[in-house]
Amino acid sequence: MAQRPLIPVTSLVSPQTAPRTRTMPNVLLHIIPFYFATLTGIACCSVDDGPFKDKSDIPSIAKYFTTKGRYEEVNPYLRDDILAVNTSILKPPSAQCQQIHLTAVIRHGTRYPTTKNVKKMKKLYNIVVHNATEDHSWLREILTEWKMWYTDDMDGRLVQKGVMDHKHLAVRLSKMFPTLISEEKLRGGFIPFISSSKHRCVNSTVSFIAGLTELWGIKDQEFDYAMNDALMRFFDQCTRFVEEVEDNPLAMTERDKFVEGPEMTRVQQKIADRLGVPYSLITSDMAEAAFYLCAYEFAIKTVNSPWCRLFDMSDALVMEYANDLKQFWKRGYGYDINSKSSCILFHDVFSRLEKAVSENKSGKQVSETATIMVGHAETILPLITLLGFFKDSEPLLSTNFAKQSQRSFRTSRTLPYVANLLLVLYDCGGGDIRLQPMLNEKPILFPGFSGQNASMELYQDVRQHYRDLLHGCDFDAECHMATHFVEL
Ligand SMILES: O=P(O)(O)O[C@H]1[C@H](OP(=O)(O)O)[C@@H](OP(=O)(O)O)[C@H](O)[C@@H](O)[C@H]1OP(=O)(O)O
Repeated sequence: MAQRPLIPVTSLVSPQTAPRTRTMPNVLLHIIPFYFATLTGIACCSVDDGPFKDKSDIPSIAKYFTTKGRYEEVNPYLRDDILAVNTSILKPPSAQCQQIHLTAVIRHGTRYPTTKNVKKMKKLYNIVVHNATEDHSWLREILTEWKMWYTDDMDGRLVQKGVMDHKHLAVRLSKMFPTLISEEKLRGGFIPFISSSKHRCVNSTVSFIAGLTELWGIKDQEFDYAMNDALMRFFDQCTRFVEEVEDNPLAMTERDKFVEGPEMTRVQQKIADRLGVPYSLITSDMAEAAFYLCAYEFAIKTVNSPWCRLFDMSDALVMEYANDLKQFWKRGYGYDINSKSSCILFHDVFSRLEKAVSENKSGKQVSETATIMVGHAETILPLITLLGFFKDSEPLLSTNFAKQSQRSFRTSRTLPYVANLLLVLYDCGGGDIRLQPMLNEKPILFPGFSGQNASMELYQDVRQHYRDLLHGCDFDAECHMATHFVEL
């Protein structure tokens, strides 16, 4: 593997010029957004990682931001110490157990809104500026102090907070798994990095690597990563998913019906009342735009912006459910093809586990001690769905919002920025190999397992549990159109 020059993290890669394989980027093109914003005093990219002065800094609705949420809201202890690690949560059955390999599938870090949402946010801002009649301090702040700073070309790019998200995760994982993620293993090429080709994922991968090189002061060696969309953007290449879900307007019927339903209409009316504008101006899209303005201002700039005052807790629960309906029907249990499209990643992950187990068994050095794979929410959610995690007895429908308040399928808790699924292998001696699943640095139970083994199951039992997928789940067969005629 060719060694590459150390990449300064702030020099992020643009989508257009992202080379297939890594060469020194034309930094200027991409650091401008960072520094321009800072120079003009809009601290868009400089994040205050420090502990919050007090709770009012955190929007009371921050824990309902779904896939637009901060990682720290899922792990609140990180608000006070962003590098905190609690190794005691790992309970291998005996002290003999040695970590031998981990595969990590990680979502990119905090990002700007996509162009689609910037347009909606701008439309809402214009509606408020030209129509609001109510007199509240927070509304005066929007009308007199707050400026629309989001631009169309932000296009979901990684922001500085996203760079820090991955740098910090890299350091925490090296503390949690010191024999798997170490300077010696990194320098020795035992830690491969794989990324989706999307700019926010490439830059997250670069940031993760930098988190390690800066931790160990490595200045004399460069580290490579591979871009692999077949693995990290399988959803683009699964024809059946694209035709039956992605490009099929009927596929999101439950979400579309919910955002036209009574719960959302009530939220829209409450927002219109708070602004003092006609109900007709606040559509469900404008309600979503307001919610996203609150979420992005908090995720990117760590501020509790006046836009958050447009929602109370009950409103936020409705907004959360609307996005969870999208995630459920587009990437989760809604349609079988959503999860079956991740078969290629499932097999890749289990083949890496199997390779490590057989190398370890034959006394050979495990060639990949840690495999770091960086993708999207739509990379991780289909995979954890295929594995059967967070499956409720009832599907998420436009008509059962009230019954879904205790659902486990809740992306605010499972899929924030830098969300990560880890599969960690342990050798406990005498051929006793264990597999520990972790989500967002917390051990979870494999579905269907009781946890009597303190959640660290026997590797062979896990393979037995997924035997149908391991012997089936053929990406080409699942994604090929001709063989499937499904009534939607
Ligand atoms: O609502 P937006 O445009 O932000 O949706 C994005 C996806 O963001 P998410 O729904 O996950 O919050 C984005 O996924 P990400 O993990 O990369 O952030 C996805 O790549 C992008 O195409 C948009 O998804 P959509 O399904 O096309 O709306």
